Amino acid sequence: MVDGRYEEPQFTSERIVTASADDVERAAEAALRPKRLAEFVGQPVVRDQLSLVLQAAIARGAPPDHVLLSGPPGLGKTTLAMIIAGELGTSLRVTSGPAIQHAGDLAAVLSSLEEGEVLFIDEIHRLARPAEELLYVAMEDFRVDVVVGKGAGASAIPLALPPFTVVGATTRSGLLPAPLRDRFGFTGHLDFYDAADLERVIVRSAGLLGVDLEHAAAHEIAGRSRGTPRIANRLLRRVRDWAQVRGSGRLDLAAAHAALEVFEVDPVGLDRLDRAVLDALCRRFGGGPVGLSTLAMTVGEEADTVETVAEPYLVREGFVARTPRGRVATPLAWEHLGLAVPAGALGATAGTLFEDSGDDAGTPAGAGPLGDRID
Ligand SMILES: Nc1ncnc2c1ncn2[C@@H]1O[C@H](COP(=O)(O)OP(=O)(O)OP(=O)(O)O)[C@@H](O)[C@H]1O
Repeated sequence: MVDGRYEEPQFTSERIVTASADDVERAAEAALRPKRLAEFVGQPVVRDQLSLVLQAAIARGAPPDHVLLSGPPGLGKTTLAMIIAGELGTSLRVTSGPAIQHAGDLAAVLSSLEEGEVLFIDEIHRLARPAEELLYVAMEDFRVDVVVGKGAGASAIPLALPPFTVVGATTRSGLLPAPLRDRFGFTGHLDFYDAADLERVIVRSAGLLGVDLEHAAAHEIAGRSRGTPRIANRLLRRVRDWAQVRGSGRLDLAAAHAALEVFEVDPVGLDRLDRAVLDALCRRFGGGPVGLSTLAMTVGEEADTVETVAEPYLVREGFVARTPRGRVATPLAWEHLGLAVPAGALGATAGTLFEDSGDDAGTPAGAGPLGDRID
């Protein structure tokens, strides 16, 4: 924003507040993962239910039912899968939906499982259909049918598998076909963490990293972590960097403020892309409604990035509403940018807010969405 004018934003670096992680970050995360259920912070309902399921299985001396974990990225699904194997005293085999290209790949993994092992399938909603069908049978009957030969002469030889437990993780449980969902005896849904739990995650991680963290700094980082432990741990590492290079080494409130300013994470956890979306919506389009593709083009991003990376948090926190005619800034958005809330902001559409959206600025009401996908 220059002299009240709208300025095209430029995004050059990876987002610090994204909930996903690359391989390098996953390696950094490994040291911070809780190993036992008792160390897993928050999610009391899932933790309690899982504890019951695992204790009962241990007492029976048999593998527990298959477990499905659903919820947004970075909330602890992989961590829980590892904890399940740890609590059962068995090993964990890890694969993912996208890694399994053919049913044969899955058959190879399944037939190499040992009794009682836990097979973790991340992004299970992305399994190819033939692999999914093979998995139904394996989960229910502990059997894979190995196909020998081709065409009319092909035959299936059943291969018995030892009992094992599948732990599936998905960010999109709605995409799982019912027959697959039904094979899981226990489903745990992970919710975003509240600030108090995130603070506990941060204090725990600081202890493991061996850094001197002031309580007020933990509180500050927690408030900017978008309800997500992965983001909390990442922000903690950046504050540690700042304290080490530019501060005294101690992670106090001043270090947290200074570091998070350098990394452009504002007091409610919005980063540059989030603020650019709000800025475009309010200053350029008068608060909307504006279609997703127009909005994305304005901030110089792919529509998919705006929709899947920035928008869920902006909508969840009440900065943006999705209406049949497009995205609309709420009064909170105007206030967050330090702008006066215009009379009638959102008011004209407030009565018609619901989960739908147009994909073009100015799409006439009732003309219908033009290709927007709603999760
Ligand atoms: N409840 C928790 N207590 C402490 N640390 C946690 C908790 N949940 C997650 N973490 C930490 O957050 C990071 C991300 O967790 P994890 O990899 O399990 O998330 P995920 O849900 O599997 O994400 P994705 O869907 O991207 O695979 C890890 O470093 C983990 O240690």
